[in-house]
Amino acid sequence: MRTPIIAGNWKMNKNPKETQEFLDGIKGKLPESGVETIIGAPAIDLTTLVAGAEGTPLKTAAENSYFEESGAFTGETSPKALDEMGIDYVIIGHSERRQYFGETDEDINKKAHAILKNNMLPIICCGETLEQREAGKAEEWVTGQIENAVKGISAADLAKSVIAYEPIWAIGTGKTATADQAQEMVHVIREKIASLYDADTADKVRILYGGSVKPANVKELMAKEDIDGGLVGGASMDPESFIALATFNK
Ligand SMILES: O=C(CO)COP(=O)(O)O
Repeated sequence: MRTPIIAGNWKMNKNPKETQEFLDGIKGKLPESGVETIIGAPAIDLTTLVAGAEGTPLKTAAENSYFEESGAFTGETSPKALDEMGIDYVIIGHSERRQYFGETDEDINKKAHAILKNNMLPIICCGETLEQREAGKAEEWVTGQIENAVKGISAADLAKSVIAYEPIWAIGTGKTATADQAQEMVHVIREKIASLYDADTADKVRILYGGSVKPANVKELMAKEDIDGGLVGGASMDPESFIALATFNK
């Protein structure tokens, strides 16, 4: 049984004070079991986030980390330091990082290894553009991204990791992939994992859908067999909305 995940990705939004306000707003309202809740926040908010999540069911995620643990890499964030401060997950390969910061499949693979080595779990993002989808190339593209991202990762590590399918055309556009479209690609990703690893690993890895997930559509998406949760941008920033997402099964 795969435990569902509702993960927020705040992107470059909220400062430490606003992070604390959010934490105050969700206090005591997240499910204790049955659904895993995660907030991914900007690096500058992580100290506040970790302190507020302590003793609650909320898990924490960084939105990026470098693949080296220390050294002359001005402006980067060390995965070792993230682990030491108590971070649980790191989002990697988000389409915004690929598009605006030139993150390559090779970087993402190196980051995945560094994150696992430092006792955290990667949330590996993948997704196609509208152009690729319309050209019938979406599956080939997305499975290629996944194959590159997981190179050299053991089955045991991958089984604990998280994959997020986020079609670029559905991010922040209000245009959700239909639940059927999302299920179809998430299923293709699971089959790819089965072919790269084995059926057991494919059965264990949790695969999320992201792209305009909100309280109004979360139930329908979560009802799909292969979809294990949501990676949520806009609708994760308001406490009420995040609680509504986290309690989709109530
Ligand atoms: O990019 C996303 C999450 O990582 C999705 O963002 P929205 O939920 O705002 O569409």
